[in-house]
Amino acid sequence: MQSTAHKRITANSPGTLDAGMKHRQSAADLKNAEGLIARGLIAERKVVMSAPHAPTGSSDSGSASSTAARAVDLSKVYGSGDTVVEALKSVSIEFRRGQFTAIMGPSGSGKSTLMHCLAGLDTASSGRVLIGDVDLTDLNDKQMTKLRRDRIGFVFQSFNLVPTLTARENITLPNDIAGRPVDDAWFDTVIGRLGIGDRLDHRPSELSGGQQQRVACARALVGRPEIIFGDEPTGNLDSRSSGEVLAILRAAVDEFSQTVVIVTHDPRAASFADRVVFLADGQLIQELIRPNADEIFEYMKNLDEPGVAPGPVVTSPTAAPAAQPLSGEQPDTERSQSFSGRHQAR
Ligand SMILES: Nc1ncnc2c1ncn2[C@@H]1O[C@H](COP(=O)(O)OP(=O)(O)OP(=O)(O)O)[C@@H](O)[C@H]1O
Repeated sequence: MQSTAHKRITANSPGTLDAGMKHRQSAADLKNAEGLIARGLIAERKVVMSAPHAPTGSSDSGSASSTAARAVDLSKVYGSGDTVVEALKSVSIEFRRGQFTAIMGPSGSGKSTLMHCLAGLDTASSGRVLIGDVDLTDLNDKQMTKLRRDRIGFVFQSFNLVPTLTARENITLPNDIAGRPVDDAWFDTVIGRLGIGDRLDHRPSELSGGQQQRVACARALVGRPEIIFGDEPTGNLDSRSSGEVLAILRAAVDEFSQTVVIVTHDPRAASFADRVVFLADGQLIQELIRPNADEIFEYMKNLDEPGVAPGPVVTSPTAAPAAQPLSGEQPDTERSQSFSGRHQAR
């Protein structure tokens, strides 16, 4: 594998990007790049930042709690009057550290809204969202930007790569902006697993969609953020590339105790997860523990059956209502349960 020595990109030294870089970056480019990061590297949805709240001064080292992220009574309403949409209805859910969760459900059920609220890319209408012990509703924009930059990785379908930077520079950008050194060994591992070692000096326009997605995935992984959010991270990939991306997300959990949360429509992608949770009509209705792709597919078929009503709305991760089967079937409580807040560890 080729050498992957890095030079840091800093706002103070915009001309000191990787040796061999064809296009020197201006301070303005870097500011723009930082802006992209600050906006959560997201383009497909408008990010609505909250009005600044008074900061609590709360800090979270990220190691104290076994919960990487959680939503408590989270509701999200879009629009008003005749056009009001209740995208999330009092959703409560926890994501344990070192666990891989897939969020599934019909189109419009609120999957992306939930993920974007959890990742601090959208704001709650009511309820709370916490990353570790930090309540996002307590953060002002600057604090939110820092939290996203330092603790969260993003992999989205629309890549959000910086067009003027090479693949290598895109991958190391979050580290470079944060002033964190890149772990070369882990960089090589990620690049090798994703098969993009020979594309590192290319800019995004010179890469295929699949290669761009793998670069976006590498960017989320290389900085080893505590939690990685992926919105259809394999949506644009062929099955081989998709398998590689999922395998490395799995490795991030198994080998580096990172936490991964993805939204997907694909039962095969979801089968890489430890836990699959289902949303319908803005409510959590079911979770399956370590299901295989066939089991997920079967459950999704049930969801399409007429007369299958959503399960109970979770009111609190600690106050669990009784589990209710979705259909006439009695669920295997070891591996399948209506959403009741009783989240199982791996
Ligand atoms: N910015 C917005 N303004 C108004 N309504 C929105 C907005 N974003 C999402 N919605 C609505 O909120 C609901 C949930 O949308 P969301 O994108 O979270 O669903 P989803 O499950 O991710 O759907 P899909 O699988 O199709 O991506 C939908 O009815 C959607 O139309």
